[in-house]
Amino acid sequence: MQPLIELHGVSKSFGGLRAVDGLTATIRRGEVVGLVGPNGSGKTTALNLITGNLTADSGAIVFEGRNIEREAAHRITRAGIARTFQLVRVMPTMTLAENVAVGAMFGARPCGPSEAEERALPLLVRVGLAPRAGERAQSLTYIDQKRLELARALAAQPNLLLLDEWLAGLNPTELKEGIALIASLARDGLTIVMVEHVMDAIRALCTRCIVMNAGAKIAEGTPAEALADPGVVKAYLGDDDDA
Ligand SMILES: Nc1ncnc2c1ncn2[C@@H]1O[C@H](COP(=O)(O)OP(=O)(O)OP(=O)(O)O)[C@@H](O)[C@H]1O
Repeated sequence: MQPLIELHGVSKSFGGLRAVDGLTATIRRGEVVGLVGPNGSGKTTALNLITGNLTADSGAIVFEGRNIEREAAHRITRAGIARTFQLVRVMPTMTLAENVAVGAMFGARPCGPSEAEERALPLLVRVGLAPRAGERAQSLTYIDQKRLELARALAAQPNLLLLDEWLAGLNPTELKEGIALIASLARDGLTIVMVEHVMDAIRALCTRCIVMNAGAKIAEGTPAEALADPGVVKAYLGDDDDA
């Protein structure tokens, strides 16, 4: 499989804190990769560097053969990378259909508002929100706002979808539905990187897993391999000497 995106020695500091520390990783087309690690290990910062929400201090990010580490976020979206946020960011006073249409208007195949709303409807069906297409986003529960955000990301017609704890906070039934939805996107051939603490979801969905700790990659492999790595177990649990 060809690389879709490559990170080469990417670093980002906040004051004295090295949030991402020389991260090197390759994501190939069609993979579903889990980006995992303890709280504060740099996962969201890594996503923010890929999407241009933050700019790396050093290192290179190559998407479909093109360097994007200095590109503005809107250009990266247009290049084919879409995301959801850990803390959802829907437009509360706009309808669900309008929220999703915005994704289509500013995505990889931009279009006008009426075509964008047409493109929005099948995506609302896909995430189970079609009956509420005309309601304002502010009327949704938090979980449904997450679904809406996913539909908006898909409306951008990305080649790479980044999910930041999209499954967090779901009840067992919702989790099952959420996993099935991500699996169906993967079956369609979408390349997905998911930051996730729900390890059952990582095991169910991911072909590969990258584990971060203190800003650096500490393990990589199938979920079974990576999560059993002694360094990973230690990063999550601490070792006896820390007690
Ligand atoms: N804008 C910022 N300004 C200052 N420090 C930040 C900023 N964003 C993140 N950090 C710090 O960088 C480190 C990495 O944060 P990040 O959110 O990337 O971790 P994470 O692995 O996604 O954590 P979690 O699993 O809890 O979401 C943390 O110590 C965090 O406090």
